[in-house]
Amino acid sequence: MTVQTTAVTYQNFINNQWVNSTSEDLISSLNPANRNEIVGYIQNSTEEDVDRAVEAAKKAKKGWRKLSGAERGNYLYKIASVMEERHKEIAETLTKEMGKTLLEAKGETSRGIAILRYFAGEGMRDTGDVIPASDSKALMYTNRVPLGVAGIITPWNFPVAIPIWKMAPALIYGNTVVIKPAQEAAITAAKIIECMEEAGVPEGVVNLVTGRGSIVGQRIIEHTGVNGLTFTGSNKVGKSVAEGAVARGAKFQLEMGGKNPIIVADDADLEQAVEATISGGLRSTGQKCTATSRVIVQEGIYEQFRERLLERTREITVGDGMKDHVWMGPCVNENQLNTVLSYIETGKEEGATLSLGGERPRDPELENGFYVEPTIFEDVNQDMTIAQEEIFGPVLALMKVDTIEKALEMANDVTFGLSASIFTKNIDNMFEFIDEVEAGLVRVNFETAGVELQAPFGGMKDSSSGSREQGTAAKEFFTSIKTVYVKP
Ligand SMILES: NC(=O)C1=CN([C@@H]2O[C@H](COP(=O)(O)OP(=O)(O)OC[C@H]3O[C@@H](n4cnc5c(N)ncnc54)[C@H](O)[C@@H]3O)[C@@H](O)[C@H]2O)C=CC1
Ligand SMILES: O=C(O)CCC(=O)C(=O)O
Repeated sequence: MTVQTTAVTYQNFINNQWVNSTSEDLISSLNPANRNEIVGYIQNSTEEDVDRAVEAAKKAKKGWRKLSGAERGNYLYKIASVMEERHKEIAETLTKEMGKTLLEAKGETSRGIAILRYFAGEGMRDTGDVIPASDSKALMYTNRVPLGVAGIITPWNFPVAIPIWKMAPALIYGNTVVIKPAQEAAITAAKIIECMEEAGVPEGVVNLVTGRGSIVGQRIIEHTGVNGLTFTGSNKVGKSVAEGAVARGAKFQLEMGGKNPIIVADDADLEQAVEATISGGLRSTGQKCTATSRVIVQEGIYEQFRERLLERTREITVGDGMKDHVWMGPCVNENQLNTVLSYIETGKEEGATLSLGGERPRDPELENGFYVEPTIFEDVNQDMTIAQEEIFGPVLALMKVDTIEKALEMANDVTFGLSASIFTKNIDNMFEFIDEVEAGLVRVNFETAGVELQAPFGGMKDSSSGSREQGTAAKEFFTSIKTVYVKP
């Protein structure tokens, strides 16, 4: 039986108007904790809707760019304040739509607010340098100018943080925005846009178009009115964003997958290493690009580590993220659940030992949700699929090694390079790891997941396009440099 609890319909936001798609067709957004509950409906938008949004963003470009950084910053401060007032509602929508626990959703909503405030402050900071000219009478300087219209395509795993860490810098540096959120997280995105509307952001500056990636996302990639493309999601779609951008000469930035290792050395603090593995690997049901996925453990500590890891993982409560006692929610949708279950089957077929989990929970109360048990494999070797491919689920692969050199070699033996951790007290091991590991985010005695908004974030190898997001790095993507030469 389908329960239509709220069943509110969310529209596109184009030129400061909430409008239906020209398709007059809707997509329902399901609660992954209960497939029979419809959280709401979103627009199944068309290319024409995207074209209208891009037109509105183009029209608004000049007015927005002409405001001072401080004026744009004031809008971001106002959006942050409105979000603060609507914190509970936004966090609850996030949990209902995407499944992560309410505690995590509240933390993510607060993070979104902090990101807005950080970038609001950027409006008052320098936008260039004075460079000595060869002619002593001339003034030479650089000034950072906006790209124009930023096309933003976001995933479902951080429905508040990722749209905001792309939109806030886009806006503060003077760009206007067309955003297409993942359809699994589009209602949460619509609520953020409502906060922008309430804060009085001018007409056409922010435009939201929801719907399918293959239609809405693809049109944003191809549209010549979109000057810069920023994307977070799978490597497959990331590649097509890059190809589309290169084909028409648009600037682009990609953040994609990870296969993040944690190395546990013989001298590691056992409790800390176990807690970091669980938190980094299983929070948000393992659906983070920074999630710990490979656990490379030195043989001297292996038995103790595995025992404690299994013991602590058995304590995890799986269920509806809205409930207080629940530590791990469902996968985001049926597709993602099936992907995770099929990786578990492949792990078994390829000879890894399934030490814990691996199934859907048997609790009848959970039968309508997209749940999977936290899962631990042992005897995993480098050639196995579960040691190489991103699973994006609560699955840990334990690998035993004799030396730290071997551990490092294994850590680097994947196509990804997003985040990596080591747990050790040995300073030589720490610095060797920091020097040698192929990852954009390097952690010592800290979990692989979780990024700080004021620091650059991005990966090496197949994990990103080489560019960085957040912190001062965001300026690199969302602006172009003008070198100005003035002679009286
Ligand atoms: N790096 C990360 O944070 C994320 C990684 N993933 C990885 O991707 C896998 C699949 O998840 P999906 O939701 O299917 O990711 P996806 O890459 O298909 O979706 C990400 C965004 O791209 C859009 N999109 C999809 N097809 C498109 C196209 N042809 N043109 C333009 N935009 C398009 C989607 O609508 C969504 O807004 C996951 O299992 C995981 O491995 C997924 C989400 C986030
Ligand atoms: O670990 C985090 O906080 C951010 C992870 C992330 O960006 C992602 O999963 O897409």
